[in-house]
Amino acid sequence: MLTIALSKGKLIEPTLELFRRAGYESAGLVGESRRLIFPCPEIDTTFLVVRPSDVPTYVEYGGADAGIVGKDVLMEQDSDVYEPLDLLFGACRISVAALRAEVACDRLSSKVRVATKYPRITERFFNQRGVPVEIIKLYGSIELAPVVGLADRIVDLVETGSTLKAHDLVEVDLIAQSTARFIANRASLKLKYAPLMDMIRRLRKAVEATQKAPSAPSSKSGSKRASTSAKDRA
Ligand SMILES: Nc1ncnc2c1ncn2[C@@H]1O[C@H](COP(=O)(O)OP(=O)(O)OP(=O)(O)O)[C@@H](O)[C@H]1O
Ligand SMILES: O=P(O)(O)OC[C@H]1O[C@H](OP(=O)(O)OP(=O)(O)O)[C@H](O)[C@@H]1O
Repeated sequence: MLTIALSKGKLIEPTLELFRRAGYESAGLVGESRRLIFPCPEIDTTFLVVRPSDVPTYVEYGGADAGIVGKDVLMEQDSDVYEPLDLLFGACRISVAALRAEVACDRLSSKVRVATKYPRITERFFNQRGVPVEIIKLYGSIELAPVVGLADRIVDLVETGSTLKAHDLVEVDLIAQSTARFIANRASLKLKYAPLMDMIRRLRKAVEATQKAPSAPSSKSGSKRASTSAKDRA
């Protein structure tokens, strides 16, 4: 029996869709109630539904054999997990952004105040550039911080760019692209090698089939590939 930790929120629908396409029909039952644990004996799998930022912890400490989580969360947490498969959905980028007016007049003080949900990624990024940084940890609505004078910059996820635009913010640096990943517990990979490798192989085939399909459905955080426009801008 495999235990798989799924990220609730934006990633849950494309995740369940991928499992269904990979032949795990009973994954369709997940999320239909307030339950957090969904035993599916017919596919020898139990699904857990947890907060995205908790998925690496469940997998690293063996509460789950494997999980689905965004690369952004993995980069932030540096968990000791195996990452065998890029699922290609949930595409977004981690960017530095600032108020358009601030960028235009380039009034940065020596220490940059950055508001973010990703303090480690932010610290690494600015340290690598030798820029002194003061990090203000927030848990959401990050785009508000520069508008009310709480920060000079933000580090946040950008998908369509519409939240930045709505607050007169512009991307000034691209830190990384992110997509959903299949991660596995290192011990489980040895102890449950055959069923885990079978799941990885079936999911990989489903991902490849989606990429080949000419009219693959795409949703806001679904199967859409990362936009390259930010890369070009960065
Ligand atoms: N536009 C987007 N905004 C936020 N996340 C996105 C977006 N597009 C794709 N994602 C991916 O979806 C994941 C989950 O995002 P979601 O907003 O559902 O959870 P969250 O509220 O950030 O999680 P937590 O409760 O752990 O803080 C992100 O970690 C990222 O990998
Ligand atoms: O480029 P866009 O398509 O506008 O998407 C990016 C926005 O989506 C996410 O916020 P979310 O909806 O998860 O809310 P949050 O601020 O509470 O994290 C992210 O933090 C950005 O604010």
